[in-house]
Amino acid sequence: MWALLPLKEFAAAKQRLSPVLSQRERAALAQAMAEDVLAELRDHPAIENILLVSNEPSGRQLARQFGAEFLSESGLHARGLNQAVKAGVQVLAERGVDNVMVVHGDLPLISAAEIDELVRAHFGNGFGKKADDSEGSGMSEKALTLVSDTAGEGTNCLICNTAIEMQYSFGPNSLAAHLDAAARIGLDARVVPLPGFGCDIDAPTDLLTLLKRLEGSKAKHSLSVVAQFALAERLLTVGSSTYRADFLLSQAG
Ligand SMILES: Nc1nc2c(ncn2[C@@H]2O[C@H](COP(=O)(O)OP(=O)(O)OP(=O)(O)O)[C@@H](O)[C@H]2O)c(=O)[nH]1
Ligand SMILES: O=C(O)[C@H](O)COP(=O)(O)O
Repeated sequence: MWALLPLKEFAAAKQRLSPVLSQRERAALAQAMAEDVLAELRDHPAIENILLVSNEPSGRQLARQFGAEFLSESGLHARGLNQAVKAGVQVLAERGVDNVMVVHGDLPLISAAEIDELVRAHFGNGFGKKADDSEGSGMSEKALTLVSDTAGEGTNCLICNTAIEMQYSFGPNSLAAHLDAAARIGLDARVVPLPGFGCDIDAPTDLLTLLKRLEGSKAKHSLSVVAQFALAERLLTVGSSTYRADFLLSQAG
């Protein structure tokens, strides 16, 4: 199985963190999180190779650093996340790659154990087996395996056969959209709950969760950016008042 990592240009990434991070900090964090994801994918035996699809100017060099392949999003005539994913998957299909794991770059807490679990869910236990595959040997032609964000709304990771005519709808409420798309074309869809994969860093509250969970994790690139910009010292103060405001609002409602 290949992994496909779509990446927005770092300079434009993580806009929703602008209330708490400067542009330089957002770019550095976006890059560091992507590096942590790339490192986990590179080290996992189930992942044959990684394809990075991006317009990020340093993308080719980043890919090289992690033994990954790079394709320029504009070179593929793609624009935006869904077109980039679609174009990347098509390239893999044309090369005869069977299965692809589309993984987002803002998931610094993914782990080898979670990748194991996800791959097992995709291939294992007869899930997605061919109709004539009574042995359940793990054929995955009709399987769609998804991991949502913790809110159960977005799609942080998706595994499918590259030959499937999947309509990618990454963006708000993409989990429901992907389940609908799967139902329309008769895929056997499964959502796997995984705390690391579920933790995408979008909003300031996600950053607080990350700060609490980073220590002891393997996300050394993210840890280094957190230290470089003293994010824990700065944000945990903002965080406590954010939590207080949320608590008061919930009490008032
Ligand atoms: N190739 C490509 N990847 C994208 C694009 N937009 C988002 N991504 C990637 O898709 C994944 C999920 O993106 P988001 O969580 O929306 O991240 P983001 O766009 O940096 O965040 P915001 O600016 O706050 O919306 C990350 O790996 C992003 O780098 C895009 O236009 N092209
Ligand atoms: O489908 C998704 O979840 C998006 O690609 C990413 O969602 P986000 O913008 O909530 O991270």
